[in-house]
Amino acid sequence: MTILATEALTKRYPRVTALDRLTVEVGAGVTGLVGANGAGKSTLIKILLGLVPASEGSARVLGLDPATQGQEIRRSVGYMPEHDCLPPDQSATEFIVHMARMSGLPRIAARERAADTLRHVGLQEERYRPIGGYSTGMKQRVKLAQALVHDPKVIFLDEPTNGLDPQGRDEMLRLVHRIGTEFGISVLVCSHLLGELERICDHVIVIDAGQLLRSSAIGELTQASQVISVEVEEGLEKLAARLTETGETVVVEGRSLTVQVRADETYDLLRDAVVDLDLNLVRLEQRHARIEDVFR
Ligand SMILES: Nc1ncnc2c1ncn2[C@@H]1O[C@H](COP(=O)(O)OP(=O)(O)OP(=O)(O)O)[C@@H](O)[C@H]1O
Repeated sequence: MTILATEALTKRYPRVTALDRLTVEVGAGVTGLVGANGAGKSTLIKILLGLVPASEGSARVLGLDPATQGQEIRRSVGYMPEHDCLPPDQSATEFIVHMARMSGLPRIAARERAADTLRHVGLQEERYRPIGGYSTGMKQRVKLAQALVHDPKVIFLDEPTNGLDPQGRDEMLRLVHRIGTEFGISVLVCSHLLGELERICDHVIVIDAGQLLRSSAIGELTQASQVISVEVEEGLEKLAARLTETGETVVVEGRSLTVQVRADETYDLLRDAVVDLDLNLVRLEQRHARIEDVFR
């Protein structure tokens, strides 16, 4: 199922082209949108929500056109913006109830829905205190709650782990993953950290300077980044030469040899080479390189 698609989508600001003929398609599940600061992630999200007009090209979100149907899109899509946008003098409960009312829920239903949503994002007693006194992690949870309170089909999360310490980051990533799996809501999550998204996404889209670098299922990225590290008692150079002859990509690193996993047969070729050359194997280890390495 296609959640959203863009076709040659372009956004020009007076001094910079934020999106440059971007064509992508996003399916159901959790999709990561990765790019350095300024790559165009926030601009893409704002165009998809109908908040900012594109200069050229087209887009569809849940079959709707952001250029003319922004309001319908925002009814079905939750949005967690990157920057702080919360009223400091209101409690999380007051704010989320207000947002639920704004989405059209009657008073009692809005209260119930707000309480459920705040519980899901992990805000407990503190939800009755003014937001101004919250930690960054708590504020991020409130922003997430307001994106979820109107029961969207899809949510767009712009850098949800920004400003969080490692533990807060882990908790937020787990929460995003739960939203995508247990709640069945499709997620488009932005980050400038590719390694973060590896843990929670089914699919990753990488953009740079507004252009598409890559769009792949997570399995393809991690397969491409698998290596085997081998140590033998003697004859490392002989082993390297033999594997190179058979078409493998190998690098000698000190006392061990790193072999790129090209396909399943790489394992067989390695085993056969060790046996043929009569080498004593000391260590054979499969390493799973992080997906950042794929783009180095
Ligand atoms: N309203 C605007 N007016 C002019 N230039 C803008 C505007 N909004 C964004 N830009 C520029 O467009 C480019 C892309 O910005 P965008 O915010 O989409 O990037 P990003 O990938 O979300 O990065 P970040 O995570 O830092 O926000 C940047 O060069 C930015 O300076």
